[in-house]
Amino acid sequence: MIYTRGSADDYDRFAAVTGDDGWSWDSLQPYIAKVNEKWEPPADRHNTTGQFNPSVHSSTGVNAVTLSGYSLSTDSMVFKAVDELGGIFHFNEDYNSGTPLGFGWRQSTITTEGRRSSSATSYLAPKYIERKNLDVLLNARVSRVLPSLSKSSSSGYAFRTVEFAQDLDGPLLQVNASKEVILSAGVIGSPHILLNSGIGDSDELSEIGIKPLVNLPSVGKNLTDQPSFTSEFLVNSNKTVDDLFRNATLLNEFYTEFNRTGMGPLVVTGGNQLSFFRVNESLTDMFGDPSSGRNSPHLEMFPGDGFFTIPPPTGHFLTLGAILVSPASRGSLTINSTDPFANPVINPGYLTAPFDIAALREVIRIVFQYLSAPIWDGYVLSQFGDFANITATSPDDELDEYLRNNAGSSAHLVGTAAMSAKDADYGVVDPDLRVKRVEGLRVIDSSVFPFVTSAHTQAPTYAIAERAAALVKDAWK
Ligand SMILES: Cc1cc2nc3c(=O)[nH]c(=O)nc-3n(C[C@H](O)[C@H](O)[C@H](O)COP(=O)(O)OP(=O)(O)OC[C@H]3O[C@@H](n4cnc5c(N)ncnc54)[C@H](O)[C@@H]3O)c2cc1C
Repeated sequence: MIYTRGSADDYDRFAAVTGDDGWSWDSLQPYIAKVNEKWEPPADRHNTTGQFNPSVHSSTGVNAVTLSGYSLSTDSMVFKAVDELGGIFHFNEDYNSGTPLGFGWRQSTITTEGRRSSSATSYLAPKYIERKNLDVLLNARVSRVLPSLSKSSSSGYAFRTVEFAQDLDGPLLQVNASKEVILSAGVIGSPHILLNSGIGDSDELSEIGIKPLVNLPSVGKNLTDQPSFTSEFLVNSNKTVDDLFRNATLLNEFYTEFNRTGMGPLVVTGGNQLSFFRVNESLTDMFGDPSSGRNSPHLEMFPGDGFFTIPPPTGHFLTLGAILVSPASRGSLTINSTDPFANPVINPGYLTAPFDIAALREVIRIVFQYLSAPIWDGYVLSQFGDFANITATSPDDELDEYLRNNAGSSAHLVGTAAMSAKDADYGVVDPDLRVKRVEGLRVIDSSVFPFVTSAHTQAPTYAIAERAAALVKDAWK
């Protein structure tokens, strides 16, 4: 539910690599805000003046976005530390304004009623799902798109037939599109379907016994995720959210309150702030800069008022989570079976580029720097778990071992059917998100990002999808 758009540079880089200015930050504004976003008051209706910039938000879209609707015990300390430290720690009124660096109040896809707003509740809300021209097949699983001959595509194929099964043991069925097929099966599903269909690296497909129809070696490549880890600290307080997850009676009370009023601690996502940083320039000088520009972060740090996952039986915690939002490493998605329903092989490629481990070492040092603010004296008691033996001056090999053992996915994967310029000899879709070299087939989901945005990926996915919807309408008007 965390709602972050990324930086203006991120979208300007999309425009630069595709040669289509329509993907730039300025051009995407109507889709980022007006069409997608429905800004709502937070569940507790607190005064939000100074906690966001209303001029970069919209109340006319479909997806509810709001600030935290429940105060956490650490809220004032989080910003007091920022004031005390200065430098890279500075307040940012709205990290969704295109310049995310600094500390800001967290925005989330949550309604005033404290309920989650997702594509299931927004784009598939009753008023849309009841449209006469929309049929939704529940639990259907697509195996392939099937070819027909085409005189106008360079591969000689169009793909306007979708093959699917209602359940994995059921018969394969087909449905034909009169105009075009749009794959929106996500960063894993869309390239998987393309590869099953013979669209991918021809040599790799031949090797596993799939007849290659369209040689597009970039399918499944460029998989990008943002590695992350959390550090937990024991604190001198009993006001954190930890007891919620160990005391069933307390949880039931809050759950009853939530159901009755839409308020209470269950309307927040565990922390009320986010912060974004760039690495020291010595790192970008040494390894190159994987970020999209000087106003774009490499690193995110998110405070949480309690243990990040289910807490240990005793103790109260402060969590500082960290994400490498502009990684240099790339992974891949491949297949090793002719069975379209066999699982694909996902190699996330975490920490394979030297920049990434160096940048995560730096965020550990930022964590210690942040906790050196006087406000944390007497509140933060000690480090916890695997992080207990780490210090700000730990040698690189100790930090690396900690990171390699503890970093994991942010679930912000993108890039496996990346867009590129019309004439580029790499990439999977053109700037209109049409699959290259074929007719009748588009991909519209997070797999088309050429780079990961320096952000959590739902808001960028919505923005891309909204512009893509306009492109489709335009093509068939
Ligand atoms: C646990 C988790 C937490 C996250 N939290 C956040 C967050 O707080 N903030 C944020 O910004 N982002 C978050 N994300 C990331 C965000 O959810 C994704 O970036 C976003 O959903 C991508 O949208 P998409 O349309 O590309 O793919 P998806 O949302 O994955 O949609 C793809 C759909 O296609 C379906 N599908 C796949 N294959 C097939 C097939 N063969 N046949 C039929 N259907 C198929 C899938 O079931 C799925 O419904 C989170 C992700 C996860 C997993």
